[in-house]
Amino acid sequence: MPDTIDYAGRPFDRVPFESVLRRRFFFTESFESYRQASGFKGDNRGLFDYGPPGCALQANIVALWRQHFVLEEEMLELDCTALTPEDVFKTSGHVDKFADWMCKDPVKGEYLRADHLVENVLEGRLKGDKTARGIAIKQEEKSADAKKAKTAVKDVKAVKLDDNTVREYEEILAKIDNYDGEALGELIKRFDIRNPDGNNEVQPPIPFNLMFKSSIGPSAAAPVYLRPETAQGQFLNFRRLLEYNNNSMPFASASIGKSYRNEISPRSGLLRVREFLMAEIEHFVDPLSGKKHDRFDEVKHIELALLDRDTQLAGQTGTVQVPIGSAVERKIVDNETLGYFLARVQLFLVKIGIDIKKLRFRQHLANEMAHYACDCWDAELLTSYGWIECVGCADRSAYDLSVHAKRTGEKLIVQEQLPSPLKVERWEGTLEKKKLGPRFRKDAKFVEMAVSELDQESLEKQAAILKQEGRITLTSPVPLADGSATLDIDSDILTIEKVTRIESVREYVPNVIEPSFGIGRILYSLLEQVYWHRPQDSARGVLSLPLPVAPTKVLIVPLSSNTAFLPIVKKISQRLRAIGVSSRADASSASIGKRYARNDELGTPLGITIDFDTVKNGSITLRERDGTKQIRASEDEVIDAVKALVDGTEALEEVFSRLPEFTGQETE
Ligand SMILES: Nc1ncnc2c1ncn2[C@@H]1O[C@H](COP(=O)(O)OP(=O)(O)OP(=O)(O)O)[C@@H](O)[C@H]1O
Repeated sequence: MPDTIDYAGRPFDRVPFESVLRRRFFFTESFESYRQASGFKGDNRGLFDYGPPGCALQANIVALWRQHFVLEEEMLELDCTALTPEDVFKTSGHVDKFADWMCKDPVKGEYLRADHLVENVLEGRLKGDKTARGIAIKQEEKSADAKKAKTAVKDVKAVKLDDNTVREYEEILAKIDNYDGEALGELIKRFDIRNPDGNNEVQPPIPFNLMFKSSIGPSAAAPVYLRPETAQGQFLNFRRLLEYNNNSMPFASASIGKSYRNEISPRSGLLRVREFLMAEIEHFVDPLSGKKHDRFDEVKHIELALLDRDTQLAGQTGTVQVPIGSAVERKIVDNETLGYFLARVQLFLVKIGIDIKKLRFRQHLANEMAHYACDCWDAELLTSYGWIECVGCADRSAYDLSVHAKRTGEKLIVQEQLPSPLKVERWEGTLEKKKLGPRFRKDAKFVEMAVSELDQESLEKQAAILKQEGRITLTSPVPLADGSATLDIDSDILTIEKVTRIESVREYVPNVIEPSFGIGRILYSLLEQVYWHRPQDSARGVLSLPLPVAPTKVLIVPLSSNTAFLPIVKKISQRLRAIGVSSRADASSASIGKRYARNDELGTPLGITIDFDTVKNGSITLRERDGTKQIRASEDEVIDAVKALVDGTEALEEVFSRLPEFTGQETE
């Protein structure tokens, strides 16, 4: 795991950072009091409530996301339900395949995610090796948590490994996401990996489906799942979206909403939770267009730090800095549309305050990819927990639209007018409707569906069987009333022939490129990356959140509780409200220094002070959070400057060099 440094370039310390987040109520564990109450049998791990600054920060990130993607790219926004019938997720493959591998510790009854278990134990052994070789343990391991840090260091047995083992462990860790259950089981056996908590042997990995199951209605007969991603609602509305877009391609839909995953062992605070906010884009594109993007030229010069598949398979983790144009040209990134979104994701993350040096794009290994994806790159952010996937950019090909169309019979396709008519030869199956109904009754519609699902290759094959045997057997798309799944169809009902048609319309299933953002992971990683403390006092934390995302933009501080200041505080708040700038007045009895320190921890970028000179001549001071520099000017000038800063029309340095610096004391 790489060392992390804070915003000021010093080693990052998670203890005071977490204490700031708790103290200032950015977020807290849900149902905490119940967890501590005697007799509570629930499990509240991986569930979090956001407090006022956390909510405001999240709302600002989401607002910028909508502006950067939905508005800038004219995406079609949707808000679909989280409750989803089981049938939808059976079709999409989630019921069978949306699973992680887990191992049970039979002695403690504890369940562990198999890849995380292997990762933790091997990383622990490498740390032990470093200790034995006298190499300093990294800062984040020393300071993870006051109590845990001691155990962590104590638990690391100073055992020297031979050089080959070190190399082997490092290679396994570089491609840990590529192992399936069987391979993880072999690693666990081969390296005698046990539950670090109690040192018990664990059982072989088994798959665990991550979806929460429930049922709709009092009869409980209709099973549903809470969605683990917002994507399916977007696919199922494709036909309406295309119509809304005047049948014009390509286009993208977008959705912001909660998703739910029953993580095996939630950990690392907001980074792995069971309920989280997602923002997802589904960009629909013609597969024959080479997945070109007409705005690719605007981004092709942007350099990204890329860690490709081959590098990881070679056991390495170093990135290369490549302009996205050249990465697509060299086929490191498969196509322009995927490349376009990687660059736009980087621009967004930097806009909200992510340090570009702590951002990389990592390509998925073959086994790591979700069942629906054919290529995938993750935007990963460096935190004290290591590199964390915050945005997944997957090429889902035509998978989802095809499977839903097959299951429902709804045509999830694009019809494109051809410039001139084309003569095409095609196999076609025709059913004798008059005989179909009486013979198949309720199952007739399944016969129609089964025949319509046959592609050209299957039609040709079935035509030969029909000719030879006078009957074909197809599998019904859904189980039949008698529990069977086979449909015997005779040649008096079905004919399959090769026909020649003149076509003036081309039909195709679009491919989908999907950037998928976990807002909570981005929010947490951002907070870590902008945290630092004043050099003179490690207890005085600062969150250097950029103005556009800061929960509150301006702090208004009257020098004391003198009633002369009250109307001025009211007037300034009103003026800021009128220009759409969020502010908070702090008229508490704490010293000015304390009140500023409190707001540094909340990430408030600007502070206005009102003192007796304000009463006399109407001047006020404006303080900037990071450098604590102050200027003094008239109320109008300061309000105008705040507006320019919030609108982004003037930079901080410009404002603070243009207006007179204030180095004195506020007048009491
Ligand atoms: N349990 C979770 N808690 C918080 N955010 C999550 C969680 N699972 C996924 N996300 C977010 O949703 C985004 C898209 O989900 P995706 O399915 O690509 O994640 P994933 O590959 O399953 O993540 P991981 O491998 O870390 O479990 C991720 O990039 C991440 O930001």
